[in-house]
Amino acid sequence: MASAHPNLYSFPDAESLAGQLRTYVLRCQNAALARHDTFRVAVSGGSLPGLLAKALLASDDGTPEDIPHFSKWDIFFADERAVPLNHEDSNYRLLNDELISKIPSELGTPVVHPIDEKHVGDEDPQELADLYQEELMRVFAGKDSVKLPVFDLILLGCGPDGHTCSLFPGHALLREKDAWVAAESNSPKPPPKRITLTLPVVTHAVSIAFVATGSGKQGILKQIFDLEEGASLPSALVNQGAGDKVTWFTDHQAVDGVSFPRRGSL
Ligand SMILES: O=C(O)[C@H](O)[C@@H](O)[C@H](O)[C@H](O)COP(=O)(O)O
Repeated sequence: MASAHPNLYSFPDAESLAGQLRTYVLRCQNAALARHDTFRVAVSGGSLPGLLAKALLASDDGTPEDIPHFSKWDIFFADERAVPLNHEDSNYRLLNDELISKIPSELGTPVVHPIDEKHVGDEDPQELADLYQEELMRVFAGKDSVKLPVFDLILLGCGPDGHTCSLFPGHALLREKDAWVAAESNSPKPPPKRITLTLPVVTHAVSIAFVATGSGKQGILKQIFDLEEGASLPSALVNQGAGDKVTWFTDHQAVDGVSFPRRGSL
């Protein structure tokens, strides 16, 4: 368990949040490129792809640090629904519609790693999860044996029940120790069949960011940051496991009533 605290930021509106999210993601990108000339990132669904697109498709400030080098990006899904890639519930489709398809050609093209569509109709999503884990192993481990992949950045949302990725409160998946990718057959948020990165993979990343906005998140952020009763929620477990590697991007509405100290700029 990490002893340091997560970083909590709150902003007045989506514009200022997107601007700071851009700065943060590009810092993570630049550090990763300096380390290993590639940027391996995992992205969730929900409201995140829209805000990420707002952040990354904005004009740059003219400095070399402020340029997304998408040709060096490997993009994975922190969780994905077991549906075809062109289905309206697909996180791949969402990210593609919001961001990937709109990247200007001069910024390069990322390598995107979707789920294997052939298995989305399976009764049990386990094979889908296993195949996605194999894809991660191919990229992160190659011929070596690696206990856990090290993402440069994992971008997460937080549901009103405290879930993150497709890790839901009280589900046995929260205790998974070995698998990198797991199957969820009974998601309380539709659609029910999904795959998800596991908690050890999320907390092992170099950096982890949550984006949570709107008054609908007030109660749950209070529980996650201030209250003992929120300690077992999946998003709180990420805070506990990864400490100051975690940064929360929220708006003022979402953290209204939260006492945990927060800052207004990176
Ligand atoms: O595919 C999914 O369902 C998501 O990855 C999920 O974990 C999402 O991030 C949260 O539910 C928050 O969603 P919002 O940002 O839309 O509230």
